[in-house]
Amino acid sequence: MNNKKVGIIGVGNVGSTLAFTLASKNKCSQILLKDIRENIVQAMALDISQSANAAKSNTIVKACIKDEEFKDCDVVVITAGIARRPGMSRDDLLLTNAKIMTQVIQSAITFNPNAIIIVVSNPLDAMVYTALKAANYPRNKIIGMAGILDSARMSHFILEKLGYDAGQIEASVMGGHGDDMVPLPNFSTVAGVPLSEVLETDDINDIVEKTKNGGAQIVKLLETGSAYYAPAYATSLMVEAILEDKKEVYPCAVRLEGEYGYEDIVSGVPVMLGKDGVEKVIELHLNDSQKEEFSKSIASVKELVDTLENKFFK
Ligand SMILES: NC(=O)C1=CN([C@@H]2O[C@H](COP(=O)(O)OP(=O)(O)OC[C@H]3O[C@@H](n4cnc5c(N)ncnc54)[C@H](O)[C@@H]3O)[C@@H](O)[C@H]2O)C=CC1
Ligand SMILES: O=C([O-])CC(=O)C(=O)O
Repeated sequence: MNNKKVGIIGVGNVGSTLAFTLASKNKCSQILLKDIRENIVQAMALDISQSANAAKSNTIVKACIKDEEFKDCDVVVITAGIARRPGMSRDDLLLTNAKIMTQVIQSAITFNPNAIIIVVSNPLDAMVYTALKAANYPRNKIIGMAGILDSARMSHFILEKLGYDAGQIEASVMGGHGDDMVPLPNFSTVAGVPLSEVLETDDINDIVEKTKNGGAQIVKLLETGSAYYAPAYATSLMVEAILEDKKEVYPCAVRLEGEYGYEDIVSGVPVMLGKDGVEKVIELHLNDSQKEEFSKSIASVKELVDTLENKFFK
């Protein structure tokens, strides 16, 4: 067992499922939980700790009530914030969650100065921007989770169409985690075979649309909130890649610093994750229509960032 500590701020659906996933997998020595709901956070710590014992995992799960108890983590995940309900877009959460993000990031960095921070709260790209600005951190230390989730959704819809090859499908999605995300069929494969070799164009177009709508589909069915199993599992992969210095490549939300021709805007692109967080940003060769879609996605995030700059940071 390693001696690593993971902190989770916001122990609602995604945060608690993430803690459960990491504790079950025995991936760290301690998980610290923090939430404004003090009884809930204590209940979650007990329940998840007891599940870890059932799983014969050595991970200890603790609730933190005071800010200073939540300290010395190697990775801090922020899932604090409100989730959307039917009829809302992720963007409707902007100002409420920006306020929560700036509050929680300050104490997170004060007591966890060496932590790599993973942001999950929505609207994702704008929340990564908010966290980077509030913390005044380099981009490698604050990363957003969405691309792994969106790619997993795309894999799911490919499997639904194909009916075979579970586990051999590699789907690829980039761009912002919003209605303008950019699924990339030509970077997606089934056991190494390009998608276009095994599916008709109409089917591929349908998969692309379903992927973009994947979050909203679950929100509509759930009625009370949004997805959490796949988001939590996707986040656990990022946590593990950082804790274990795996140098794995995943699509994550990062601040672009010239890559793809963009500066000072956050979007989802393939990156290499290791102990220092984002250790490399990978630039794909996009075709003209993908470039155009990516630029549309960037423009949507820019609109949110402009709103933040005018209404929130001023
Ligand atoms: N990036 C992505 O792909 C995904 C993002 N999300 C986003 O993650 C966020 C969390 O989603 P859920 O867990 O489903 O929501 P939830 O409502 O179940 O949990 C949110 C938790 O944050 C806590 N919280 C609120 N303000 C806080 C503060 N100042 N300090 C500490 N805790 C605070 C609440 O008490 C609650 O327990 C939402 O914004 C949601 O939209 C959800 C799924 C996927
Ligand atoms: O749909 C939402 O609001 C939550 C989320 O980001 C997702 O599940 O993709």
